[in-house]
Amino acid sequence: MICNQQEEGVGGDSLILESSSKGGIVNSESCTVGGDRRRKMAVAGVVARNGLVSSRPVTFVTGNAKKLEEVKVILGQSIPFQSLKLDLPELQGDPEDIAKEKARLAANQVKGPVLVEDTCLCFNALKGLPGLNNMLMAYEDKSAYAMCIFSLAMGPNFEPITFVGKTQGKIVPARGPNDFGWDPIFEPDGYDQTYAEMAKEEKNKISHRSRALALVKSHFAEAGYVFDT
Ligand SMILES: O=P(O)(O)OP(=O)(O)OP(=O)(O)OC[C@H]1O[C@@H](n2cnc3c(O)ncnc32)[C@H](O)[C@@H]1O
Ligand SMILES: [Mg+2]
Repeated sequence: MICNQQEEGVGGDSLILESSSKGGIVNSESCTVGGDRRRKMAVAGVVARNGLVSSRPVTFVTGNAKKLEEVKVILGQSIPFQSLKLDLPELQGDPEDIAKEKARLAANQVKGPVLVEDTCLCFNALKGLPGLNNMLMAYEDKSAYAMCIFSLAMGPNFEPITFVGKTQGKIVPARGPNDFGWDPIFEPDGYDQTYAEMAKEEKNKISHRSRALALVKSHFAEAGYVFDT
């Protein structure tokens, strides 16, 4: 994706659940359940006997096999999900809006709960813009951050919510295997290896993707969704 704006509040390797209260999950049927917590849980419209909600497993929609590989390892058994390869349009604009729009498009096609993600490598010298590595050569400041935004929509008529993970680092001349996007040119702060040079488990411990997924996992743990599997 193309992110076209300077991020605010980028500092540090912070984890930001940006829009759980902005977007939110709304479902009028949930009123029958009662209570704020349960109202949040009633996302898929089927209220189970125990007051929780059952729904179809979440479909993680992506056209990128490498992303899927990482997501599978990071999520493990924590969230019941299946994957679907769909080529969603490459949208441009505000990163969070892009992720939400991807989720809406995916939910319309899947007709059920979906998770999508959008990732970018943003260069601080270019005020958060993504850019070509050689364009950056003109700048002293090679710092950058990898940002991953997951967006969850519980169905076609649900407002997507987003989860943002960032990892700070710098852009370096390419090192390591060239099998996943810009991994060879991104060296995370505190490491002397690029993402590409690191063992997969190591990248997954500190990556933008695993940070965003930690928030997704917490959301699922708190919401207490019950899935028909
Ligand atoms: O179907 P989707 O999920 O959109 O898959 P995509 O490959 O189009 O993914 P993005 O638009 O989010 O990613 C933009 C580019 O960034 C690359 N990319 C994404 N995550 C990466 C990571 O962890 N390391 C290196 N490159 C990554 C990816 O290969 C793309 O070329
Ligand atoms: Mg894409």
